[in-house]
Amino acid sequence: MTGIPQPPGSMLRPPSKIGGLESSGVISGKRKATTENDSDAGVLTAPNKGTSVPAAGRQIAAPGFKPKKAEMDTVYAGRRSSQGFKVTVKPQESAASSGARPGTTTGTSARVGVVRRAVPRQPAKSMAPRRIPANRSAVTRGRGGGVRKAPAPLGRKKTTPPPDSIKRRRIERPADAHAMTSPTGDNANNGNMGAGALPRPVGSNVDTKRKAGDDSSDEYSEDDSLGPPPAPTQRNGKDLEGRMRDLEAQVRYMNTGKRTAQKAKKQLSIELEHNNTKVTQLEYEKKLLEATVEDNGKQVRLLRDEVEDSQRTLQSEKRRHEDELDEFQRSHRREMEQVQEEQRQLRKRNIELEEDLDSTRATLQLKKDECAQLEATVSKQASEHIELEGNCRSLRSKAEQLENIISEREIRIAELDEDVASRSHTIEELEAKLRKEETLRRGLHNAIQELKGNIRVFCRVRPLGQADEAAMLPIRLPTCEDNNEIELTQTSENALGRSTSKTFPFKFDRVFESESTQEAVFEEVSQLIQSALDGYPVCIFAYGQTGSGKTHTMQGPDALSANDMDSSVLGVIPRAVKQIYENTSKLAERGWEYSLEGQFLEIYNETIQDLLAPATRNSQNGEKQTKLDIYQDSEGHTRVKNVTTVNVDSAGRVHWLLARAAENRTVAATNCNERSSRSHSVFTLYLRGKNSLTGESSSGVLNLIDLAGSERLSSSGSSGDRLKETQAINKSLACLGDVIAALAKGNRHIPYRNSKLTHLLQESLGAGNSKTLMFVCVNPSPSSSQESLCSLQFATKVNSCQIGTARRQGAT
Ligand SMILES: Nc1ncnc2c1ncn2[C@@H]1O[C@H](COP(=O)(O)OP(=O)(O)OP(=O)(O)O)[C@@H](O)[C@H]1O
Repeated sequence: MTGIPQPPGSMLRPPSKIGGLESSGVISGKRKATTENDSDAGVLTAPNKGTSVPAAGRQIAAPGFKPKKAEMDTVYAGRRSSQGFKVTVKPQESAASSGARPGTTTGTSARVGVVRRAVPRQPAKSMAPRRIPANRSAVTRGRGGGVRKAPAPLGRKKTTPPPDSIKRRRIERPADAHAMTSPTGDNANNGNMGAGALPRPVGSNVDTKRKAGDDSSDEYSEDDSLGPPPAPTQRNGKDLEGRMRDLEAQVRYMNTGKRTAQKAKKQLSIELEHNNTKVTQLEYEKKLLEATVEDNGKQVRLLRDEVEDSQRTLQSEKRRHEDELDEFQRSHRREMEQVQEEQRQLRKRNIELEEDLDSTRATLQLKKDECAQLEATVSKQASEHIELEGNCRSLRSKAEQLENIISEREIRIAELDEDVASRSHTIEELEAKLRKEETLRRGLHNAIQELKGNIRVFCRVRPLGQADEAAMLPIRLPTCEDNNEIELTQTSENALGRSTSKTFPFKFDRVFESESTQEAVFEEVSQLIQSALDGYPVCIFAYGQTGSGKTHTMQGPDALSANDMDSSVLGVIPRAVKQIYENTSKLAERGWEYSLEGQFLEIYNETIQDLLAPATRNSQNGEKQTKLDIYQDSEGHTRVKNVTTVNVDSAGRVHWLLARAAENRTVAATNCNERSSRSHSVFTLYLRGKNSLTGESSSGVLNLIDLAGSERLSSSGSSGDRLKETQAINKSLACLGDVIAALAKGNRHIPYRNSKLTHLLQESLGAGNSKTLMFVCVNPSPSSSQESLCSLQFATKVNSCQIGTARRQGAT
């Protein structure tokens, strides 16, 4: 069997290796035939008797050569790892016995195995055939890729001798013992032949001698071998015999050469025919290999596609697993947080439980102590119980005695109940009588007030200021029992330069000296407050020049705080409200219920201002002021439109009311200097009472008025707005005097509407049952003597009036 010619540039291994028989490997007697991996797997070694291979240089296994099964497996297991597929060379008979697919065997040579479809085992690193070292030890790879020792080279006994037709010939070999020359001159063993091996001419290297071990089938004998030509002998020309022998020897030599040449020609013909057959076989194998390569290429592409699909699948799986991993990590984190939170809660709960346990232990210990004490107490009480039983018996006897006493007392109680009932009846009769007497008291009180005069005048002298000179006081209060006289002395110079003095005596209902307290003043006033509570219209006003003490008398100090409501400096207004509250509480026991409504007005330049309205409402600049007009309501009472009325349901409410009024007056004062002394302030309290027991009702009005300063126009020296203010003040005060004078004269027409002040006080000034009290306030300072004189003269006029049914005693 010869090697398969390798096409130029082919990646296949040398044909000798593909064919499964390595020609070179079996030539050398020293070299052992090997099966190594895929490359040498198919190499079988012919029986080697230590001689050279025939001149063809091809290892041809004898027909019927049957290697051992292990050896065949080794051979068949050979694969072309370098090309990524396995090539198995299998003898025909073995392929048949192993169930090889039909058509996979060549059928032309028993020595040429079937080139099976290679199954790629691993990616080919290189398509170049791997050169196997010639002296590489014979190893083969198992199915699992493991390396195992190749079976020993086939022994001589197990090989079949080469065909008889093939004569082994001694070949003159070049220096490279492995170099082989094909009969056609091709290098049949490129892989093993040295670089210096040269093809030889056919027959040139044929050894004419028979080899010593050749069998007897060799056709020519040792004699046929072409020895060296007979050496020419020096003969003389006469030695014909000698020369003849030489010629015969040359002829024999030539004949021998001729036979040898013929023999070699015959041998070469046989080998040519054999080689042609081999070429055909190899072409077929080549086609098979190409088909296999194509199949393998398809397989490779399919596998590559599969690998790509697998990679894509793996990528998606990887992403999915990464997502799942992320989700798992997130859920794991959440679970960890929950677990940590639960751990915290559990720790907290554990601490609480431990604290509870400690407290429970402490409680238990306390209970144990209590138990011990209770046990001691029980034993003690058991002894006491015995003692008590004895006491009980004695007490029972006492109880019997007491029951007798109780029965006696019950009789007494029944008698007392009868007495209480009779006394209750008496109380009811007394209360009814008291109510009648209350009504009577009201009538009598009113009668007394009328007897005192419906218009009364009190004079109050304020203390001197620090700058005033006490020695030259023009005011004097003569000592008298009724404290109702006052004298004012005026000193003047006549034309001769002599100073003359004139004293003006005045007499009023009461004169209060400068040391008089607010309480003493109010004591005289309180009877009129009671009249208002009884349902009479009452008007109390303070008259006098600026700084004479009007505001001090009516309200008290300028700035009143809540703490001042119980102070001794409070004026008439807060004291009056306080008294009204106290009395309404007492009257409630007699069936009287009262409602109190208050309003606080200011009359400035004949314009009414609401001092209880929000501060902005009375603003002089900006907002339009709400017009406050005086009108008569359906019951004939004088009322003011759009005025703010406050339900004075507590004494504290009065403080709020006065504070609000002071605030509004302060706001107004910033817009007009000395505003407080240039306007009249009127505090009005409506008192409505109803007695559910007697069916009586009352409706009183209390007007408390702080009039503007009464300076004369000539003495004030006013001009401009101040002149206008003074004129308005004087007009209203003159109107007040006119109204009082008209009332005193009993005129049918009373000029109430000549000024806002008299119009507002119409109900309280001069009505049949009205009560009027005038405070004339006097400044004792010498510089104010003239104004004091005017004030006292005006007060005297008022005091001289007789209004209503009562006639003031002593009135002139
Ligand atoms: N009886 C009094 N006892 C103590 N101080 C008084 C008395 N009367 C007035 N005064 C003081 O005199 C000053 C002026 O008093 P008040 O403001 O009451 O005068 P008025 O007549 O109201 O003045 P105006 O007309 O300017 O309002 C105040 O500081 C007040 O405290």
